[in-house]
Amino acid sequence: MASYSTTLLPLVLLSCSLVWLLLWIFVHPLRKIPGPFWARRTSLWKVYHVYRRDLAFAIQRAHEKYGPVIRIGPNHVNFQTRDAIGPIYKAGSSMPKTKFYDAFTALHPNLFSTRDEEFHKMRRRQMSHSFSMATLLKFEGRFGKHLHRLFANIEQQPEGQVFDLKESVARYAYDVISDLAFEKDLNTQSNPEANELPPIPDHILIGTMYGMVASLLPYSIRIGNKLPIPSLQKLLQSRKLLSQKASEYVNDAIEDHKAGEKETLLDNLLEAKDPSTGAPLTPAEVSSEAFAFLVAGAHTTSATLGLLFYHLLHNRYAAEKLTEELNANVPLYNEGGKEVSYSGLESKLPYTMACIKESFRITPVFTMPLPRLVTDPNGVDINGFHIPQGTAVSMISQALHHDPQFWGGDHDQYIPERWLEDAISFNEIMPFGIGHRACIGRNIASINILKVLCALWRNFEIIPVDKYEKLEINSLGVDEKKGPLLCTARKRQM
Ligand code: HEM
Repeated sequence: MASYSTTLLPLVLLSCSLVWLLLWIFVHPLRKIPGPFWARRTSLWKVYHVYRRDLAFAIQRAHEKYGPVIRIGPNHVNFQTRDAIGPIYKAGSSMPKTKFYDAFTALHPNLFSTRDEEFHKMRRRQMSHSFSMATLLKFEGRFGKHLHRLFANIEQQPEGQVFDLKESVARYAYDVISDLAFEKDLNTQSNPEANELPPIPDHILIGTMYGMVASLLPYSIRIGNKLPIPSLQKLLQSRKLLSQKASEYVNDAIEDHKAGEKETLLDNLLEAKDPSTGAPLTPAEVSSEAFAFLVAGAHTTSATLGLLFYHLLHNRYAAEKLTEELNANVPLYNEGGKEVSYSGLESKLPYTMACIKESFRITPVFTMPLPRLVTDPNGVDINGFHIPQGTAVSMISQALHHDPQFWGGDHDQYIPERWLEDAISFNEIMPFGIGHRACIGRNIASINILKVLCALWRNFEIIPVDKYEKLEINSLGVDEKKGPLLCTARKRQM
């Protein structure tokens, strides 16, 4: 009897696997969509590439090999061409976010991670006033305070002293975002030894990795917490500390708000009431949003600045034209006072804006696929393929921004001039996402990036230590330049 069952069991298992494989090959509704062998069979292909920190590039390479529509998971299709933007990202609530985003819910659902479209509508309404350009310009002094520290740190260095510009701008970005969100000065610029940067990239890496096998959530998180892998436990611990810190800051911000003492991005949320119950938001709900500001806002801004400076320091022609334009339009700090006001700056600086746009195009930082769920029972047709209900569909900025059909054979070169031609608008790319889930912090990022670029480039001649350094990128959902950006700086006199 025992020997009968031991021979039967493997046979049953083998037959089941065979049937599953045949169904997969001949019946699966996405079977005609090409893609890497392992990606079509398992989501672990994505996990593997997140772990290797090259997911965006793996997907870009897969598009080069298999075409503009590919499978990057058993039930996940990625598109590369602009035609797909409308049906995926402009279809409103009929294309909600997928379970991938559950991995970014730290304490409570927040604007970024929620899959509930009604909740999203309410929360976005509650927050949009704080993120409007008019409100942010009232906080311009806050940006200025941190910019002065950045400026002073570079100015005070002895001439010829090598420093890491990537780290300097990262410290600025973390300090300013935390100040805007909680009016909490992280002080990472003034006291770098004592104040390490918060471990936001770790949080993003873990979220992206767990999110890639979202069907296993929340079990994967529980299992992950128990796995005796020291590097994973270190990552998880730093993530926990980060969310505890966010809660502490929020509690302080709530007290200050009650006392009418501080103005932060959270103010509108602290005043908001639940439309059905009339109750204010709980501290956990506010913390969850504040945590999302830090995660979605600080590393993205710092990584974008690091990459922008890399491009400018390694493209002499663009650097010279930028210098010319800034010299003609922006006063030195010691001439026209310390502040360059943001209002009207963009329109005075077309070449500078083209440099920023080109950096966003060639090295977008928010490169995780932004998956949406097909909910229409009849499915949808995108790029000539029928995609059934229940499928995740996405685009990644890295592939869209390097589509050779649109950008041409020189898509891998940093050429700001392409933005000066009338035919191309910034809407051709999606560094901030598109549609109703697009970035709410875009104005903050725009102010930060232009102000930092103007302040540093106008006032210092920055010289890279390695003029020929080849750019390498850590692609972990939000990308950044690998390694430091070592430079020296000399103050400009005119
Ligand atoms: C260069 C800087 C930034 C980049 C490249 C960026 C990029 C993005 C992208 C691509 C999305 C869409 C995600 C999706 O569709 O799943 C997004 C959403 C979001 N971003 Fe940003 N972001 C930046 C800065 C910021 C800042 C400074 C904040 C806040 C302080 C912020 C807060 C958010 C939030 C809350 C969402 C979710 C919006 C929603 O679903 O309604 N971001 N961001």
